[in-house]
Amino acid sequence: MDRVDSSRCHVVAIPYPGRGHINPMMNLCKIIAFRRPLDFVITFIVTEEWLGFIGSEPKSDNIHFATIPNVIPSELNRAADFKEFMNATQTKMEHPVEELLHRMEVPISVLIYDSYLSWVLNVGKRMNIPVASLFPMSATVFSMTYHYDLLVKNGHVGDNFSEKVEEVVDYLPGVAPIRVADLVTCFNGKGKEVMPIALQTVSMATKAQFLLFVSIYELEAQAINAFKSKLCTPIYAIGPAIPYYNFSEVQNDQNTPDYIKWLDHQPEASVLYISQGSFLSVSDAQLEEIIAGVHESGVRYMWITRGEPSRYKEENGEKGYVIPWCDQLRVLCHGSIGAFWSHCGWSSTKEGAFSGVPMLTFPIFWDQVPNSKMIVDDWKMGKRVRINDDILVSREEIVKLIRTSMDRESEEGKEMWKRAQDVKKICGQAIAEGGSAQTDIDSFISEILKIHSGIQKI
Ligand SMILES: O=c1ccn([C@@H]2O[C@H](COP(=O)(O)OP(=O)(O)O[C@H]3O[C@H](CO)[C@@H](O)[C@H](O)[C@H]3O)[C@@H](O)[C@H]2O)c(=O)[nH]1
Repeated sequence: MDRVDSSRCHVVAIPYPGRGHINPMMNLCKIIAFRRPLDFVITFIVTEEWLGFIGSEPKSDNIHFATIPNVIPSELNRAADFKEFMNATQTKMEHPVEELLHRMEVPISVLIYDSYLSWVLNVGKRMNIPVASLFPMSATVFSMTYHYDLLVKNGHVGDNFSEKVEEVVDYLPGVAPIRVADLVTCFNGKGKEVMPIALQTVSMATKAQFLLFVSIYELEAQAINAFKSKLCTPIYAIGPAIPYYNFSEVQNDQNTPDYIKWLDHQPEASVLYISQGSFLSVSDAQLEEIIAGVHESGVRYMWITRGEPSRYKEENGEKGYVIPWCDQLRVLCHGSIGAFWSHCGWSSTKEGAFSGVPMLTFPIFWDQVPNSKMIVDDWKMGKRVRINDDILVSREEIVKLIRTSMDRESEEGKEMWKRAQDVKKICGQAIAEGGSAQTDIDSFISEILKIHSGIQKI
C-alpha cells in the first residue's frame, strides 16, 4: 500500500468488485480529489485482480490503491455463477478489508462503500468510523426495493406475477407508473435468488451516516425528494459520476486510440455503438438475429464484444469495427455516433444520457429492465429492442428499430434525437459549476471535512 499524508482528510473507498460499481466510485473519488486536492487523501480498496485491471488508469496523486487478496471468484468468469459470486462478496471480503483498515497508519475520516457491501456498516461501527453508502443504481430502483412490502401487499411480486405483468404499479413513492414487467428482475425474474441481498442492501444503506445517489437530480427528482423527506440520513445526488473533468484534455490527447481514428473517418451520426455490458450475454439464437439485423440495416457500427470478433464483422469489414474494450464515454461523445445499443447498466444509461444519443435498449437483468423503461418511456430518448426472455426479437424487427433510431429525417427519429439532446442539456447543467450535482458533491465534501476537523481536535 502507498503511504498517505496524515494531516489531510483520509477517505477510504470500498467499491463492489464489478465495472459498473468501480467506475462511479472511482469517478467520485477523482471529483473529490480534483475539487479539493490539498484537503484529501483517498485510499481505494480493490482485489489484487482488479488492481491488475485498473492500476495503470490515470488518477490524481492523492488517490492511492490498497489491495486485499483475490478472495472472490475471478472477474473473468463471474457470470458463470452470479449467485456464488455475489454471496462471496457478502461473506469473503469483510475480514481482509477490516484487517487492511486496521493496518492503515493514517486515521480514517470516513468510509465510502458500495451499498451492495452492507457489511462495511458493521466494520465502521466496530472501528468507530462514519460511513457513506453509495448506491450504484438509480434512485428509482432504490425506491422500488425499499418499498418491496408495498409490492407484496398489492400482489405484484410472488407466485402469480406472470398473470399480472401488464398491470401498472402506480403507488411507489417517487416512482413514475411502471408495469410489473418493468420492475427489477430480482423480484420476479431469474435474479430472484439474490433478492435477500438486494433487500438488505437498501435497508442497511438507510442506516449509513450519508446516502449518495449516483443520479442526476433533475432526472429523478421525485424519487430523491421522497427519500429526503422520509429518511433522517443526509442524501446527496452526486450526478452521473463520469470522468467529465478531463474530457477536453482527452479529446486533444496525442495518443489517440485506433478506434477513435476510425470514428474520425466516419460521417456525422452514422455509427451505431453496440455494447451489451461487461458480463451477462444473450442466447445464441438471439445473437444470430442481432448480428444479421445489424448487418442488414446497412448502418456502420462499432461493436464491443469478447471473443470471436469475426462472427460480428461483415465480410469486407469496412463498415464495422469490433473491439473488446474502448473508452465508452469518449466514443459516445464522438460526433460520428448516431445511436447507442445498450444493456442499460446504470453507468451506460447515464453515459447515454450525458452524450445525448438515441438509445436502443436490450436489458438483460436486474435494474437494467427499469432503466430501459426510464430511457424509453420517461426520457423518450430510445426504443426497446428486447421485451423479455421468451420473445426472440427477429432480424427484421431489429433492422426497423436501428433505422428508425438513426434516421434524423423521419418524424420519430427527429423527435428521439431532440429528446436525447434535451436530456443531455439537463445532465450538462447538473454537472456545471453551481449545478445540482456539483452543489451536492460540495456539500458532502464539507460534511466530511467537518468530521475530519473533529477527529483532528481530539
Ligand atoms: O468497452 C467498454 C465497455 C464498458 N465500459 C464502461 O464500463 C461501465 C459499465 O457499467 P454499467 O453500464 O453500469 O454496466 P455493468 O458493468 O454491467 O454494471 C453492473 O452494475 C451496475 C451498477 O450496479 C448495474 O446497473 C448493472 O445492471 C450491472 O450489470 C461503464 O462506465 C462503461 O463506460 C467501457 O468503458 N468500455
